[in-house]
Amino acid sequence: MNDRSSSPAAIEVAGLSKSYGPHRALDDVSFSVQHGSVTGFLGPNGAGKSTTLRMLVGLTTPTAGAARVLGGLYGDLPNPGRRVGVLLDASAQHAGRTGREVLRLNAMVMGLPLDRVQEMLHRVGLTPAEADRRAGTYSLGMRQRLGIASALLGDPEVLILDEPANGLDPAGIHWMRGLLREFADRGGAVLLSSHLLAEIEAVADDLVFIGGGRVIAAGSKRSLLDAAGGDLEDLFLTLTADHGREDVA
Ligand SMILES: Nc1ncnc2c1ncn2[C@@H]1O[C@H](COP(=O)(O)OP(=O)(O)OP(=O)(O)O)[C@@H](O)[C@H]1O
Repeated sequence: MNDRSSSPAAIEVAGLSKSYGPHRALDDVSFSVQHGSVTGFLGPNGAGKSTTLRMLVGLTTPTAGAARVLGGLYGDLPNPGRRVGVLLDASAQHAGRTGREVLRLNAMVMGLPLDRVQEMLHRVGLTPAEADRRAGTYSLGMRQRLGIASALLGDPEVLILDEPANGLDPAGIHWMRGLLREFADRGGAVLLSSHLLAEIEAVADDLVFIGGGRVIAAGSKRSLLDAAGGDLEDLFLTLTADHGREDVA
């Protein structure tokens, strides 16, 4: 296991708040993600996970606080894709381009050799025939695989992933678990939002729970689970009982 306590955090979220008119979507959220670890980011629908991740990559402006990656703002990184791999919305790829074209364009923007594209297609399990189909015809799982290929393309040190396993088949989920574990074991930092508790339990080192826009628990998975009798679903339901959506019984 890496010594994760002595080095500066890969991701530092400090006092992050966001208001949409009178609605406070995030309220003073702080947590960090260390190199060499996978942090599971958990919370009910509308808790503020995607808003936090979007702020980390400069797509949403905080009302207060800061979200830093590798010591600074994502937007200030000279070639961000070479440092930070991002998958926020697998359906955001240009629907009219083939998967291969999407990756080739990204590789050109990042100044990467084009043979990296084939390497990534192979890594995420998109066949040559699939790679030459338009992304608009992809299944959700194929779009996620393309998004993961895109995130990994620049050989980054940090991965920020919003629901990456959504739509993957069981073999795909198993594959992604191995990929994330290997990435972290090589020193990378992963911030992973997911509703798939079994997946988070299998792969995460640390957990951050968010509810109603606030951090309601954070720490090592082991310590949080030990304190809660060992069951992540019980822990999730207990922690978020007061933070569910009002229209859900
Ligand atoms: N552009 C926006 N304008 C107004 N409200 C917004 C906007 N974006 C997000 N919100 C609100 O902020 C809150 C947090 O939303 P967010 O998408 O971050 O939740 P989430 O935890 O990612 O939820 P889910 O698990 O459903 O994906 C919600 O109440 C949402 O309606």
